[in-house]
Amino acid sequence: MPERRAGDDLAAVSTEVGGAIRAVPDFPSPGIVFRDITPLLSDGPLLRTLVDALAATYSGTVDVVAGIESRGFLLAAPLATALGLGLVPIRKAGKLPPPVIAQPYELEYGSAVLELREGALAPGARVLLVDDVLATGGTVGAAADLVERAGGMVSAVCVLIELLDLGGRAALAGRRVDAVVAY
Ligand SMILES: O=P(O)(O)OC[C@H]1O[C@H](OP(=O)(O)OP(=O)(O)O)[C@H](O)[C@@H]1O
Ligand SMILES: Nc1ncnc2[nH]cnc12
Repeated sequence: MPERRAGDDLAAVSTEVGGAIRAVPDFPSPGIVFRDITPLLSDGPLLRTLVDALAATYSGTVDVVAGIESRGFLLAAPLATALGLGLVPIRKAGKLPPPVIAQPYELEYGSAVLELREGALAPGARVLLVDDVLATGGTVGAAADLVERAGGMVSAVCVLIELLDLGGRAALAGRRVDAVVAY
């Protein structure tokens, strides 16, 4: 029997999942092709297939799932439930009550801040970081820094969509990054 490799489960669902993501040209501004995951979220059986494939990929290898606001929550919560693990929200500035740890990061234009509740992670916890899209990598990079400052270890970064032209994977050099579909 051929050896099973990490990522096999994700590769098996990639085409079907990719088929349920809508490309919307010139949204939210001219020149951007927005990848709309709402058709995927509306398809109950496919959403279950995706969450099961993600759970099979990470089962037994992580202690907690951290989801990035806001679209990251939509995947992180069902995945944490399927794994029987807790969910830690990483939120945009000012949404979580104190005390929080804050991490500023650069956007294409301007900057932003992500926050995590102080004490949310057990020391050395193996964290699966989940978001919907990896574009420049600024968001996931800041979230990973936040997890490590809070005493956790980022075991893997899991995104539904990787936008290859924007080089996010290079910005996360040295980290395990799994993407279900890439454009
Ligand atoms: O790799 P990057 O260049 O950082 O971009 C990716 C981020 O951009 C989007 O978030 P957005 O802040 O638009 O918010 P939303 O999830 O709240 O819609 C997306 O959900 C990722 O978090
Ligand atoms: N092209 C895109 N589509 C959807 N979400 C995004 N986040 C960053 N770039 C995006």
